[in-house]
Amino acid sequence: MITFENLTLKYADKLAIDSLSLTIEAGEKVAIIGTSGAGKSTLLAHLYLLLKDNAAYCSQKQGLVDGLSTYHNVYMGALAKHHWVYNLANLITPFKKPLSEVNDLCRKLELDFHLSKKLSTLSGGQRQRVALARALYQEQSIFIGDEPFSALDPIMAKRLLDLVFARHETVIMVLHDKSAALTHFGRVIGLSQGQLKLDIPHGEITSNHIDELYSGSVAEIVPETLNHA
Ligand SMILES: Nc1ncnc2c1ncn2[C@@H]1O[C@H](COP(=O)(O)OP(=O)(O)OP(=O)(O)O)[C@@H](O)[C@H]1O
Repeated sequence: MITFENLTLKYADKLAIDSLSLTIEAGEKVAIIGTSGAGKSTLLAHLYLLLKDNAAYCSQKQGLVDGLSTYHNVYMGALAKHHWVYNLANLITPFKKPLSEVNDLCRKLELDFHLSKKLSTLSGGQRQRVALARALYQEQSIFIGDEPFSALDPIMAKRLLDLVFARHETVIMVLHDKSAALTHFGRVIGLSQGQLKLDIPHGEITSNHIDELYSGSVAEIVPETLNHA
């Protein structure tokens, strides 16, 4: 689905991704982990740039519009599917079909308030679920998420992770939840200082691998290392 070799990404002089080679196949469920500043968001944004025609992206920045209602923020996920005249009319008076679709989706995400509620009045966890609803409403085959559940309690986060998995063929997600990375994802990628330090399939990764990555003591464990072990 996507492959690159020796990818290097910089912000001015600041190296964020350092000679990274990676292949991700359609259908994979990939968790990306690593300490703060390791380059996870930079990598994810780059992946989205390459996959955007088929991907929904839930970034840390969210890009929600405070002055608009919950309904309109979620509906934004479908803007590209409709003619601008339809979108404009729906902005003024929401149509029945999208209103009912957005309502169903919001209920699934446990957003149990009226859809006319303005974004500016929502809590951090509610905002995060609105951003997630907007991404799900795109109905793409690939979901790219940058800590999309960081403001949610662990039980709700697991429930929503299941929902994301059920609705997307391929999932690439940055997360800090070690247990979710270990139990839910078929592959875990670990970054440190912009470099790929872990690339381990489900069944081979242990909690120790993740602890070592976060403590900075990990030896590089990528497929060639596994093959030669
Ligand atoms: N807009 C920017 N301008 C300059 N440097 C940046 C910018 N964004 C990120 N960086 C730097 O690039 C490196 C990688 O940042 P990135 O946000 O990708 O890390 P991260 O692993 O996602 O971190 P976090 O877990 O804190 O979100 C960091 O050293 C960061 O300081």
